[in-house]
Amino acid sequence: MLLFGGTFDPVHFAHLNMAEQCLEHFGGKTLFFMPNRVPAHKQASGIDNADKLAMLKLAIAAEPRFAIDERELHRSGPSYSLLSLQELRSELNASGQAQEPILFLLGMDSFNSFDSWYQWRDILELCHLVVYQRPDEHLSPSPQLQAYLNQHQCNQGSALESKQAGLVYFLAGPQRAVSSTLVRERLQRGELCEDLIPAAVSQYIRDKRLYMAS
Ligand SMILES: Nc1ncnc2c1ncn2[C@@H]1O[C@H](COP(=O)(O)OP(=O)(O)OP(=O)(O)O)[C@@H](O)[C@H]1O
Ligand SMILES: O=C(O)c1ccc[n+]([C@@H]2O[C@H](COP(=O)([O-])O)[C@@H](O)[C@H]2O)c1
Repeated sequence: MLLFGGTFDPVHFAHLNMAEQCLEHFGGKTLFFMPNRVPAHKQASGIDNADKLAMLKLAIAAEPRFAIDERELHRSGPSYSLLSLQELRSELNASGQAQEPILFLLGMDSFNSFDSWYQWRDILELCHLVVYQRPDEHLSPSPQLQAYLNQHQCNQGSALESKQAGLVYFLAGPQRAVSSTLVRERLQRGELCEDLIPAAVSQYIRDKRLYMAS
């Protein structure tokens, strides 16, 4: 299964682009966006999670292969990926899909700090990582993450199908210089963001007056 965890505050074109590239590359049936409720490593902007979810739904509406996994929105406490992956793995086991690999999509900046995630080594017992390039972000792992990479990086996407978890694959594709921070900053200045986010999301933000200076 293809899983894309994020804060999505708000979702933007770079998220949609990397999700699309991941689906195309791995020929998956469905890619699940998994929005977090309490980001483990960054300050939340204060947006209501119901709005975050509504924007995500609007952004993916046109792509039937995109879906949303809402589990982190229903859990209190920090949205540790480990907890979600443990649940997903149990669900796959219970439905007779014990051998199914989980591919967790993340950007290069997230990967560079991956060894600061809660029990990161345990995460890699549960899923593979698919790392997407991000403009101006180069691979810069700590020595311990580099050591993991030396053992577990794979250069063939097809290898990820041969085991359930534990490999790291760098997925190349078109990059987009967009961040949620940039979107929020521009909205605060009262600027339009239709080059950065889908029109329906932009309309929702306008209607609900989100991210605007008070
Ligand atoms: N432009 C991008 N290129 C590649 N990966 C990206 C890009 N934007 C976000 N990602 C990745 O998508 C995942 C979810 O990102 P997130 O929702 O935090 O968006 P963000 O734009 O990084 O947000 P913020 O600016 O608020 O930090 C992360 O793994 C992040 O690395
Ligand atoms: O589990 C952790 O400790 C952890 C630390 C940092 C990030 N994550 C997850 O990584 C994904 C991308 O994070 P972010 O902050 O870039 O949106 C998202 O699903 C986060 O919940 C998870």
